[in-house]
Amino acid sequence: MHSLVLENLSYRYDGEAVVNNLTLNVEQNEIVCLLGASGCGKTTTLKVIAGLIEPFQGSVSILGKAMNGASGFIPPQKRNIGMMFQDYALFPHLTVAQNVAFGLTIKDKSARESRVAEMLNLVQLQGYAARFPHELSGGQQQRVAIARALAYKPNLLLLDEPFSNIDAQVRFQLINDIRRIIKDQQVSAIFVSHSKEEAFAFADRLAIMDKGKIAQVGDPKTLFQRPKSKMVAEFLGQGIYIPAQRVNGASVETKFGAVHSLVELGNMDAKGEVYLRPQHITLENCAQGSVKILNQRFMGTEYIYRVTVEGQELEVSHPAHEPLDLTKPISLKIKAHAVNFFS
Ligand SMILES: Nc1ncnc2c1ncn2[C@@H]1O[C@H](COP(=O)(O)OP(=O)(O)OP(=O)(O)O)[C@@H](O)[C@H]1O
Repeated sequence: MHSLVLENLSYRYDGEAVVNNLTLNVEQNEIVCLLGASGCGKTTTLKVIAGLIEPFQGSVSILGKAMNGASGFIPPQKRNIGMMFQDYALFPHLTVAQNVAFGLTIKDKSARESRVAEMLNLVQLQGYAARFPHELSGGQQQRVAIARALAYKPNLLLLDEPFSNIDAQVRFQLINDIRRIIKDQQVSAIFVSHSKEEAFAFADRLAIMDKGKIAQVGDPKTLFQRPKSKMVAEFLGQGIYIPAQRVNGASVETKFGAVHSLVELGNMDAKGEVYLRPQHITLENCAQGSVKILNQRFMGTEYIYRVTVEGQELEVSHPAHEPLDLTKPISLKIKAHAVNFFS
């Protein structure tokens, strides 16, 4: 049985569709990320799942039980959903232990205390029970928020940009920790983000949203290697389109020579374009080279060179530990990769 099924969901603000015939499944113990640009309808979708707003059309079901429709509308408090938001939403006047205990329906005092202790242990905040939220770091507050969301054993966890207020240095550690906690607890989760790096690190599958619809769903590698549309390819990373001619299922011809694909080309059209990312191109010092370097950016482990060649401007990633000799001619080659070929 699916943990969550959304079928043809639609929601409108002032007559304008912000969620538009959206269909998506989440399996049990799976983390799915709704990923998309600002304003594409991610938070609205989450609110519909939570029952904070009612869809104009379509259905939500959790563990096979309809949340709306003919059998009636199930309010948020009866959906057994845990929620976690970017601003932590901890109660400032309650201690860490009281925050975690909030919403627990266990009547027995010692059973309640032991559930709170178990949750604080899970998020490694054993010694913090008596502190108030303002006495914690942002990452610690998020750990309390996840402990509170999981304390009453929800069927489904909803997370809305939970890491966006966290310092970049600790963000990925926190993402790993919270992913491990969710997996240990065997809870399904829907996570909203506009950051592909966070989505790759946190989710099992990504659902890329565009204008209220799901553009494509899949694991990160499949989306990266086989985007079904230019929108998905572009959302997952910058690049440039180069005219290309399909030679066979494994290669295309471009003005920079043949490009070999490491995956079978899905598109059967003869003529089209390939989407090249900076990582797909290499530069080398070579006597016949005609590449002109326009500028370079040092990124730590790599340089990004902006170059022009054959009347085309593009960006190329180059390892920082193998610097190019910019006083000598430079040539360009396209590496074999999972080619994104579009009509
Ligand atoms: N209460 C509201 N009244 C009217 N319009 C709204 C309301 N809430 C959201 N919208 C509009 O609906 C659209 C989708 O908003 P939503 O918050 O779902 O987007 P989002 O993808 O979560 O964006 P972000 O990443 O910026 O949070 C936006 O154009 C937004 O302006």
